Amino acid sequence: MNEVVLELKNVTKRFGGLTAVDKFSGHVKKGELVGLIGPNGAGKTTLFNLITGMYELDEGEMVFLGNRLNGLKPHEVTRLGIARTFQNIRLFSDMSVLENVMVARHCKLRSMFSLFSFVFKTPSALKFEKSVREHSEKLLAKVGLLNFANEKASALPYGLQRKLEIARALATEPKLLLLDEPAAGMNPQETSELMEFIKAIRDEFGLSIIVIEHDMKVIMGICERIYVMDYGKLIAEGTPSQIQSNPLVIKAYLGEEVLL
Ligand SMILES: Nc1ncnc2c1ncn2[C@@H]1O[C@H](COP(=O)(O)OP(=O)(O)OP(=O)(O)O)[C@@H](O)[C@H]1O
Repeated sequence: MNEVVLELKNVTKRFGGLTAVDKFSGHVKKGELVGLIGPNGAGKTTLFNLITGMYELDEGEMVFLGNRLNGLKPHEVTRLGIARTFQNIRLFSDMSVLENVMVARHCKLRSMFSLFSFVFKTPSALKFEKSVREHSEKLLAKVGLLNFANEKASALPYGLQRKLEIARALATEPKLLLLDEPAAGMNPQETSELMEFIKAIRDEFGLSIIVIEHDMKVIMGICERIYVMDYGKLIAEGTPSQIQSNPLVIKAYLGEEVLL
């Protein structure tokens, strides 16, 4: 549990005059479930966008398993073993549940096969397609979605769509999974199932996870350690009980309808 998987040093991102992430330093260890919280606009999603190569950082350094992430493109970050989900569900809604996972699996493996072999359905391409399908079905079975494999993604209940998004991220075989508000829009039953699900995939897939979430029940219930941001800055770091009693955190949330 002691190996550091992700190390962030003085990570900074500016948008014009606004410093969205201001010298953020922190780390995630192997197998750790870390929370990232803070009021609206604190810079949480921007930090995910920096780690995953969607934004270029202005200052600082990001190292993932010995690899410098600075300047990498999103697909290069994915190949290194970082996957994410988004605040708003981004599934291919007209595709089936299985196809959604297969597409992600292809993204992970596509460099192995030329376009030619796919267009002309060579034996190796067909074999490859079969292995992608089998791997995706196994993954759906592990996350309890195999019964829905042939349903359209958009036909799934909301909670299962969120689960599918996570399954799709898992298809890229990440070592670090970034979840951006996975409980948003869920009812209490779906939320408690999600909490069990996140812990189960961490164990099953040997993942490290960072979760951004406004639902404090989720954060306090599943995270071992929590980082708190406010106006781009890291204002606190600690265990759930340390965070709940931290005066800086309580002050940052004043006026917001959040029960720490
Ligand atoms: N592409 C962008 N261009 C300009 N400003 C941006 C951009 N992305 C984010 N910001 C600004 O950076 C700040 C941090 O935004 P960010 O989305 O990271 O906050 P957040 O903590 O994820 O908020 P929320 O909890 O509401 O999702 C905000 O003031 C936001 O308006």
